[in-house]
Amino acid sequence: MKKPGKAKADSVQAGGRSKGKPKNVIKASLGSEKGPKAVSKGNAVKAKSKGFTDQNKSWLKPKAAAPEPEEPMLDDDDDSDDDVMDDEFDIEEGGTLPDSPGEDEAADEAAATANGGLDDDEHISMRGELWSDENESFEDSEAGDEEGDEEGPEEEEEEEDGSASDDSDQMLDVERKAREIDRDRAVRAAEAQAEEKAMQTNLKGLPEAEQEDAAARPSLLPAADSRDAALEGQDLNAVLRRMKEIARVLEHFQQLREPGRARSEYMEQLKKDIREYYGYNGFMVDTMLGMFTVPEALELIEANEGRRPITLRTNTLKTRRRELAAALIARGVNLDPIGKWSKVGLVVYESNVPVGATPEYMAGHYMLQGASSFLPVMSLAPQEGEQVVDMAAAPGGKTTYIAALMRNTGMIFANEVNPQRLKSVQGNLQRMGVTNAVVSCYDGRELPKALGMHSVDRALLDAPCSGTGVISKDPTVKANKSQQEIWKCAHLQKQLLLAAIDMVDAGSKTGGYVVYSTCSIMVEENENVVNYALRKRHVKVVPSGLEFGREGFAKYREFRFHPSLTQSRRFYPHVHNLDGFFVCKLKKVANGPKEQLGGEEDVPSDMEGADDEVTVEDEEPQKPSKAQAGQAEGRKRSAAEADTDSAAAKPKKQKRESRILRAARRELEAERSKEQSTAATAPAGSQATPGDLPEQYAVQPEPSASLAQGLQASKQKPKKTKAVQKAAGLSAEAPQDSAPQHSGKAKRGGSLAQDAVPAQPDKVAEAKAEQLPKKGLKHIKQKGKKAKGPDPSTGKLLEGAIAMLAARAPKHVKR
Ligand SMILES: C[S@@+](CC[C@H](N)C(=O)[O-])C[C@H]1O[C@@H](n2cnc3c(N)ncnc32)[C@H](O)[C@@H]1O
Repeated sequence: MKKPGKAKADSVQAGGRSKGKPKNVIKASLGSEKGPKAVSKGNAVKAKSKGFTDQNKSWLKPKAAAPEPEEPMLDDDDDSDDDVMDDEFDIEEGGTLPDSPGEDEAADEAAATANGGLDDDEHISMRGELWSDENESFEDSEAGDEEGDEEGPEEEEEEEDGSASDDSDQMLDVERKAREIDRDRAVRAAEAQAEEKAMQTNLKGLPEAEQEDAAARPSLLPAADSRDAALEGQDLNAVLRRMKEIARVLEHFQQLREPGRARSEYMEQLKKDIREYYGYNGFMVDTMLGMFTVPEALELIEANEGRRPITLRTNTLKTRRRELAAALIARGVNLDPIGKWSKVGLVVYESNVPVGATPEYMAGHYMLQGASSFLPVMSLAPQEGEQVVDMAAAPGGKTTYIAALMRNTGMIFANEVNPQRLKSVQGNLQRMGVTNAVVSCYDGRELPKALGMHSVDRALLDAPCSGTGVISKDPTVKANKSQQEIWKCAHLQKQLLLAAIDMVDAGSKTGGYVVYSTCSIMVEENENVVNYALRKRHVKVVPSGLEFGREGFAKYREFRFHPSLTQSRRFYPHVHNLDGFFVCKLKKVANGPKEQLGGEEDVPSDMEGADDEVTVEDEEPQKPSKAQAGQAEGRKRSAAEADTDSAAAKPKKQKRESRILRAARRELEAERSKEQSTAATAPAGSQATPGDLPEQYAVQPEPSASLAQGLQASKQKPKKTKAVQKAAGLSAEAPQDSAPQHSGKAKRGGSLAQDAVPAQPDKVAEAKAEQLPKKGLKHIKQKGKKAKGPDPSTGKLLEGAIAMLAARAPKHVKR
């Protein structure tokens, strides 16, 4: 069954030539009122009649003398293009940007709405204000110092003028959108109320016979015995209408329900309709209806059908936003600043040229990147001279942003488990002129072994996830995600997050931060994962520094998370016109696992339960802890929920079974850890056998020491850069002014250097103290060979990398 009116061309295309008239109208803009479909076409529409450059010149007039623009590279033969494209956009060869069938009046209306009711002149002057952010020197605009970076890392000045004012001209696009949505909701609620009232009055006023007629109107719900056939042969427009009607009935159930019909019947029909009409599976439908009210869930579902705006990030290592915008406008790209919250973002409405293949793109002046991808890096707020690890880096969109904020100083460890995807990281680093990054190909869970515990100032974990926030890019997610898969993701995410935290030094003078982000909307993968880390490590949630976004959940269904999780931020397509995203910033307050230092109990259990044995088999939430159960008992489930959640009884059996299994496992593991602790009391040197320790936390040299040693070594032997590069698996051919090259020969698990660094006996006890509970890590395997004991590349990798970077830019290395 095909959905009517949904077959609009959505793909963003690049690499090809636009044919004839510009048909590349991007119909969405950040801050538009009605989401992706009713978007800021105003600019596009006007652009058609007046030409882009004319339209933009009033607000693009430079306010300060610009430096000489860099000579754009015109290397059209760059065959790395395919690889280096930030795959957040599905750029297709030989095509154009999304089509906009029919520049109709609705577009004008949408544009007016998107402009917040301003006419075009007003809108332009408002945009002028956006540009004025960049009036200061470009050097000053990035990577501001991060004193108290919890307050808002990148755009401190903007906060001042952007936040306080109610004046709509001053409002952030997203703020305006949020308010407009609220207003819209209020109006709709009032209308619904009025309608209901009218209906009731009418019914009351009707003669009895007519009242019966009204009651006999066609039911929204099929007869009980024909439910399965409810959609067969139906007009899908009718299905859409029914969904809306059912949503209305559910909102005003007492007044609008048909006599004798239960809420569960309506819910059941609605779920069925959503599945059929939009193509979601039952799990996804249940999740969305569990997270949002029915009308909001429908808004999200509808927003998932549209595309997010095409956005790009200026590479401030090579150019300024104003100059980039001018260059692109001259090529026929119609664009705007993304909003006050970013000084580097541009939103592209329309383009005569493939934006993924312009000379500016090839020259690395910008990254095609979803706006939501800016957020974790802004929250991370890396500082110049720091050591930063990007644990899951491909294709490098965030790594290159980190490098720009650090102005190519300090050092970034860009890690990616997938060697194929690593190529895109290399390509992007090179294209964007990043010279402070080292790439590696480890399973992130093994990374502490290679880099060392407490070895970096900040870590970004942009975790692999279910992708449930980016359904508009990958609609297969609607149908192919299961609860089991979500738990598998959560399991890996927990392990990766612990590893990220372990690499960060709580004593860092400038940092000590970890940012965890996903493009998933699932609580299991977000708050639940962070809550787990709060129980296991000495970290606390701190303000993200982002100016907008919804609060993370501290309560979700019957589950309770640490209250500080409200400081995490959620972004949604239907609210912010961004991909669904989660960002949480953590500050590490002490090194070492929590259970060894106490204090774990102050954090409520996460969804996987009170115990922390994250094993891949744990694919369902456990019963809440006693405290949670008590709270949950106190709250009566509404009749509606009880009514609609008829499936809830089924998992109970599984839960019970799972607890039995879990109990057995715990017993076994208690024995193991007893053995382990007996072993730990034996002389340190004799206990450094990898088999006794959790794999990735096996004995290793004291990490910060190895960093320091590496640095010292680097200072002593700066001339050995090429040799060290080679030893570190980095291409000796890499031009000194471009990103370090991965040789391509490097394999996961320590192939970046050959020489092993033996464990230092006097550090064994320390390493032991750092070890994770073995039970929580027993499933960690590297693809291919299972890691055993200390990584032979430990130390050498660092030493080599540091030597190389120090030789390139010794003045920037701070330690
Ligand atoms: C969300 S993407 C990262 C996007 C990237 N941060 C960017 O902005 O361009 C997640 C990445 O994690 C990688 N990944 C999956 N499992 C991993 C693991 N165990 N360790 C490290 N990386 C992993 C995936 O291959 C994928 O490239």
